[in-house]
Amino acid sequence: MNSSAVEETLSSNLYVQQVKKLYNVGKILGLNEDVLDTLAQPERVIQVKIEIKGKDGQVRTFMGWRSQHNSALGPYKGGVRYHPNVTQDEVVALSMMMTWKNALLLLPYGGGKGGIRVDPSKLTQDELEQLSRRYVGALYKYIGSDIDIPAPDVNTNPQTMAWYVDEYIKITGRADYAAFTGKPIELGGLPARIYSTGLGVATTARLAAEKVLGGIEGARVLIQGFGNVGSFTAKFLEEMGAKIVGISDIKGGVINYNGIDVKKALEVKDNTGSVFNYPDGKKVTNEEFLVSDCDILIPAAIENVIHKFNAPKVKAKLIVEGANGPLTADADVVMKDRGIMVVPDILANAGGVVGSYVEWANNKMGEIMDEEEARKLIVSRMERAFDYVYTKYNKLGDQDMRTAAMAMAIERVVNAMKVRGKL
Ligand SMILES: NC(=O)C1=CN([C@@H]2O[C@H](COP(=O)(O)OP(=O)(O)OC[C@H]3O[C@@H](n4cnc5c(N)ncnc54)[C@H](OP(=O)(O)O)[C@@H]3O)[C@@H](O)[C@H]2O)C=CC1
Ligand SMILES: O=C(O)CCC(=O)C(=O)O
Repeated sequence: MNSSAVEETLSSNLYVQQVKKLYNVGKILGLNEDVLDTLAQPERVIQVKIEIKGKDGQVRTFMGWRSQHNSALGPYKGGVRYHPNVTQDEVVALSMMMTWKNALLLLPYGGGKGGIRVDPSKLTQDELEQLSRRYVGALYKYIGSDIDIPAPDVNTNPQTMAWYVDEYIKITGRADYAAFTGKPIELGGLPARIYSTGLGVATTARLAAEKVLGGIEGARVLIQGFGNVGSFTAKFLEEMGAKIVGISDIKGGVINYNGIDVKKALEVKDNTGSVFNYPDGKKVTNEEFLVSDCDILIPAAIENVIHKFNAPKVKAKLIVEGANGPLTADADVVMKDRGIMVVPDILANAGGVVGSYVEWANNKMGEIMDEEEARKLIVSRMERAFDYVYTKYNKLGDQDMRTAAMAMAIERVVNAMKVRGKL
């Protein structure tokens, strides 16, 4: 491999990116290298082989992982993704980000994340069910409401959680519904969980817009990704008075400066499979989309989409990370130099795990909170976290919002490790 190929591989590795961010913040906090070295490693990674019988009778084999990064503050907590590019490194990086996110939001959790390397669009519903049940079959000893609590992420949803919980109860004989969150309402799911990540992204976008744009009203917003996070973020921002001027999914994007009608976009997505078929607007590739004119850019699809090559061309005045890890460490430096505020993932998209926390706590008590009350609680937790991070950002002086958020989170984890005698 030549040096630019090595650089390319490293810059597309989410784990490398997250470790860089950890060491940057660790230095500012004055943490010793040995402490950073231990924080960079997960406590445990379980790799599983999952075999299912395809509809043609053939055995199909998939690899899956669950990474349990840190449990200083409580049981591991984080989603499970199904994606053809999932790797162990990616899952470990995402579990580390969950450690920071949960600590930042003052939730009683450590960080975990899971994934299966699979293209779910190539499986039948029956094959997906087998895959999900076998994943739990392989991992059940490491899961539980006081051990590790999975939830939905990319390409997983309440139905996936229903298969998980059913299989878990069948195997263990324990009716531990709180072992999974993001479940269907019939199984103790919180009605607000389905939209809680998007609600949180929209809430932090509103608060950041008040600081840097003079308000959210009329702000022109581009949202990359129109799945769970992107679509609900669009809906809530439209309700807040922002103007959604562009949306995209894997096929590409559509931009219309007169405004995209979110309800119509949802219908187009449902009926045709892609927002690229939205009839009114200019069609663009995802690369063009990210550098198109707007006030707020919300990458809400996958990681590493804004890197050192396109970061200088981004026209947004504010970036809100709906996805986990959409900006590389190099892109952070570019945005800081250009004075563009980035609301970091561990803050911006934490509404999801706050919703999960309410569901978990309710399940433990055998009750479920009224939807409106849960919604208010999620918004108020997000507002409080944003205020804390913004205050720390001002206090730190010449640093960005990610550094402020990570510094607060890492300090909490380190302090918990110290009093537990681990450091
Ligand atoms: N779900 C949750 O509660 C939380 C999710 N997140 C993070 O948010 C991000 C999105 O997750 P979620 O919405 O749940 O996932 P979904 O699977 O529901 O949606 C993902 C969206 O991203 C699009 N997409 C995938 N690949 C690309 C690409 N290469 N370019 C452009 N768009 C692409 C998909 O397109 P298509 O529709 O065509 O497939 C889809 O619209 C992830 O980073 C996830 O980790 C963070 C916190 C909580
Ligand atoms: O709801 C959860 O437990 C975690 C959601 C998640 O995976 C994330 O915040 O990235």
